[in-house]
Order: sequence, then structure tokens, then C-alpha cells
Amino acid sequence: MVVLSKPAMEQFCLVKNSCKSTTLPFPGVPLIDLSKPDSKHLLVKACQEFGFFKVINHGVPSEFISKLESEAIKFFSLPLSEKEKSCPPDPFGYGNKRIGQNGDVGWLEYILLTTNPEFNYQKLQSVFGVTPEKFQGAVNDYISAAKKMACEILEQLAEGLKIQPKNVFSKLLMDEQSDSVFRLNHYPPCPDIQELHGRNLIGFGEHTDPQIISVLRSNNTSGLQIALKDGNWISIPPDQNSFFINVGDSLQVLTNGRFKSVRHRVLANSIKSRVSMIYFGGPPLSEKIAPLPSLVEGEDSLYKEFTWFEYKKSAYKSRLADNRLGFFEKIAAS
Ligand SMILES: C=C1C[C@]23C[C@@]1(O)CC[C@H]2[C@@]12CC[C@H](O)[C@@](C)(C(=O)O1)[C@H]2[C@@H]3C(=O)O
Ligand SMILES: O=C(O)CCC(=O)C(=O)O
Ligand SMILES: [Fe+2]
Repeated sequence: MVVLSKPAMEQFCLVKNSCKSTTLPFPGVPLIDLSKPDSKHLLVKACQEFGFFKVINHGVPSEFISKLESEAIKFFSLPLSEKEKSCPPDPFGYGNKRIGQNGDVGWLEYILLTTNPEFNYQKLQSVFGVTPEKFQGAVNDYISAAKKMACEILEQLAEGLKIQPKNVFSKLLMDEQSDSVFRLNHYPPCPDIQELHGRNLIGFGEHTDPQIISVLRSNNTSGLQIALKDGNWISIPPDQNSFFINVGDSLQVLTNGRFKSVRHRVLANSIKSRVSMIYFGGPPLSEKIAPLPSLVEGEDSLYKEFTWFEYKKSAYKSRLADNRLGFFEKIAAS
């Protein structure tokens, strides 16, 4: 058991269990059955209201999920000394407690990968020390299925918004040059949380995801919270058979702010370990990100045009909790 002294604990971010945050399950997270004919309208509504929803009938084979989860658990169960000598994140590789390059820390360890199998093959080889055929196979199968689901959702969203062609968003993920990322997070249990007198230990600090769309699946351990528009934090009950979808900053821009990128975070658990797998669907680096003309008609464009490369460069200089879109907002003329 890892016991942390008080000063060691304080390196990590603690958040108050204030009256603004609730640990009650929030009944309002939209649940969308992707196989139903009206799902496109419910998807649009969820992206406008929360930038977050849960999907069922998602089409991802359960054996892809269980294979990857068991490979991930095998890796995270290795001794820390072995994992740490493997491959420090650049940002890709194995990381422990440090998130990004700008001083963020969290109660987790992770593997961060691109979705390019060739690049990952070499990366995983240095992470594992041996050719990780089984792990690589599980990652590839899972990523392909998660990407397919993300594209289905993005196509339904285009239809729901009445934008043509319907692949206007999904083509960005389907592009060979798509700059998408895949992450496996492991949040070990932290028994010392009981000593924190009503405060919570941060597993992954609050942030929005910079990409277009994120597809998140976790085991049955709680921890994920989303912020509502009024700033209240809502705990999301885990569901290992469903997926949670986040609208990313780039989709907020493409829709001229109609869809909201959701602020979210993960709190550490005192008893159970949490394992999550997230596919972050992003555009090619050279892609221009700007509100779609059909969504600006009669309104002002809220954002300056930028390339995904420019946004990513700026995002990776920021701290997790920063408002990364701020630099790209147009200042309203007075
Ligand atoms: C602190 C950081 C970690 C992050 C890059 C950043 O500078 C700001 C955005 C962070 C984030 C959040 C969503 C994803 O987990 C992630 C991979 C991403 O694309 O943006 C992480 C970045 C990271 O962990 O490197
Ligand atoms: O691990 C999770 O459940 C969420 C993590 C997350 O938000 C991220 O990796 O961007
Ligand atoms: Fe995230």
C-alpha cells in the first residue's frame, strides 16, 4: 500500500467538497441509443446543452474492450522501476503523475500514444522493452472501433444540424493525416484520501479536450466529473458497457460555439483503481479550423481562423485548467 506523508500529498491538487460540488448521481446526463432513428436530434441537443453524453448500442465489440483492458492492467501492474525506465512521455510514452510539460500533476499513471500504428510500434517497443504484438493488436483493434463510432456520431451530428456533406466533421478523423491521440489512464486507489477531511484528491485536473471529439470508456470505478454551465461539478456514475463522449474545443469552434467543449476532471478513489481508455479524434495538423459558413449565417464568427497545428502548439504550452480557446476568440467590436 502506498502511504503518502502530508507534504507529499500536498504536491497534488486537492479540491474542497464544497456545497457547489455534488456527489449525487446526476440524472440529467443524456443517454443516447445510436441505433434509434431520432438519435441525431438528441445528439445535437446534448452537444448544445452539456458537450457531454453517454452512448449505448455503440457497435464497439466487447472483446476489443476486454482485451485492451486486460493488456493495460498487465502493464500497469509491472513494478514502477520497470515502467519508469521504459519511455518518459515526449508527450507520447509512459507517464506517471506528471501531465503535460507545464507543471500539472495528478494521481495517475498513463500511456499516451498517437493513432498511427507504425509510430506506436516503435514507441511501444521502447515502453515494453520487447515487441508488444498482443498489446499493439489490442490497441489497433480498439482504436479502429472507437474511431468508427466517433465518425458515426459526427455524421449524425452533421445531419442533425442539417449541414452538408454529412462527412464534414468525420472526414477530419478519417483523413490519413488525422492527428488523433489515444490514452490509457490508470488511477491507483489512494487510501490516504480518508485523511483529507472532506477534500478530494485530483486524479486528472479540470480541463477541456482540445480535439474535435473524445470517446471515453472506463471500468466500473467512479471519479469522472463534468462541470455544468453554472460551474457546478456533477459526478458521472461509471458504466463499463457504455461510452462517454466529450465535445472538444475544435468542434466548439467549427460550430461557432453552438456545441460546447465540456470541462471535466477525475477524482481519485480511496478503494478501487480506475482504468480508462480515451480516443481523441483530431484533424490533420494543416487543417484550418474556423466556424462552418453555414453555421455563421446571420451571426458573427466568434473565432479567428487557425490551423490545428497552431492550436495544438499553443495548447501544449498551456496548463491543464487554462481556457485555451481564449487566444482565438474574436473580440466583439464595441
Ligand atoms: C497540460 C497539458 C496536458 C495536455 C497538453 C497540455 O499542455 C494541455 C492539454 C492537455 C490534454 C488534455 C486532453 C488529452 O488528455 C491530451 C492528450 C491533449 O491532447 O490535451 C492532454 C495533453 C497531454 O497530456 O499531453
Ligand atoms: O481518465 C478519465 O476518465 C478522463 C481523462 C481525461 O479527461 C483525459 O485524459 O483527457
Ligand atoms: Fe479529458
